[in-house]
Amino acid sequence: MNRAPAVTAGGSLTVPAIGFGTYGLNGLPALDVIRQAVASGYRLFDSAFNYENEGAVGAALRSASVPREELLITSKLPGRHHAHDEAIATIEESLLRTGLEYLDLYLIHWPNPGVGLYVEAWQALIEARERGLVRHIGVSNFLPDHLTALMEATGVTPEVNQIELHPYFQQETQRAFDREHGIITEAWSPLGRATDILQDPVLTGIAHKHQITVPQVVLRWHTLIGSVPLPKSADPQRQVQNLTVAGISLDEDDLAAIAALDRPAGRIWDQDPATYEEF
Ligand SMILES: NC(=O)C1=CN([C@@H]2O[C@H](COP(=O)(O)OP(=O)(O)OC[C@H]3O[C@@H](n4cnc5c(N)ncnc54)[C@H](OP(=O)(O)O)[C@@H]3O)[C@@H](O)[C@H]2O)C=CC1
Ligand SMILES: O=C(O)C(=O)[C@@H](O)[C@H](O)C(=O)CO
Repeated sequence: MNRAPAVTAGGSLTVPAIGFGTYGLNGLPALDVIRQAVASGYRLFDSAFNYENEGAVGAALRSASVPREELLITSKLPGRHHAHDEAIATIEESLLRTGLEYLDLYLIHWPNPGVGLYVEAWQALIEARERGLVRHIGVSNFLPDHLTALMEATGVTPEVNQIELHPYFQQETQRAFDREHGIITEAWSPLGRATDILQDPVLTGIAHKHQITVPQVVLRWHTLIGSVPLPKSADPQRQVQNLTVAGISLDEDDLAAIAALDRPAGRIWDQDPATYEEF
């Protein structure tokens, strides 16, 4: 059963309203967790070359109980392989690791502006899409300047920008830029990776008022602001809980209270893409 039937459109890509994060799910134990996620109703999966779990994600999804065409499988290019030929080899390697015939979505993981090769990496992703290795291409952690540079250099707009986004870091300006350019905004660490956000008294109060959980408040908020959250949970009950938010009615007071939680310095690990480098 697909518990997140709503979609967000951008360009030619349509994705479920909520996807599944796989960071930290590795090796054989990951297989059951990811198969369980499919059974829970997830269809959009997020992995990365650097998570070292493309093998587990691919194996789990190849043996999943739903047809391949219902699944959207994502991976990402690491910063150490932005140079064109290395990027192509890395995308090919991602695909081989998954054992799939194609990936649905491939992203540049971080812009790494100090390295300065993200336009070259983008040209490699465009080629990979033309060759059918990947069906859709996008970026992660890109700021407006980085996106503008890609679009001006190639004329090709990323279909997705996956960014840090949660009630303590709401990214209104970046979301508006993405929206204006038809780019889908996906949210990483949508639950703040279970840090103090889940104990926040404002969110706890809203959860109590609606007789739901704080993660449900937060995930419903994501879908209402047009963000596609990618919560990770290894727990089957939490997987279902996180996906069962479509019928929740947050009112104007709730939304105003959540909007007021935004903090200029709200990034969990202070990873500002203008300066942060991840290889
Ligand atoms: N592009 C990028 O740079 C980045 C991308 N990502 C992607 O985003 C995904 C999600 O982000 P992530 O950092 O994993 O953090 P999340 O915000 O998804 O939080 C995951 C944590 O929340 C817990 N959790 C999940 N659901 C519940 C619930 N209902 N109640 C209580 N606790 C819950 C999980 O524990 P448990 O498993 O025990 O339920 C886990 O500890 C990643 O897995 C990855 O795919 C993440 C970081 C950066
Ligand atoms: O998980 C990812 O995709 C990352 O890019 C990590 O760097 C992430 O930001 C993290 O794990 C921070 O501790």
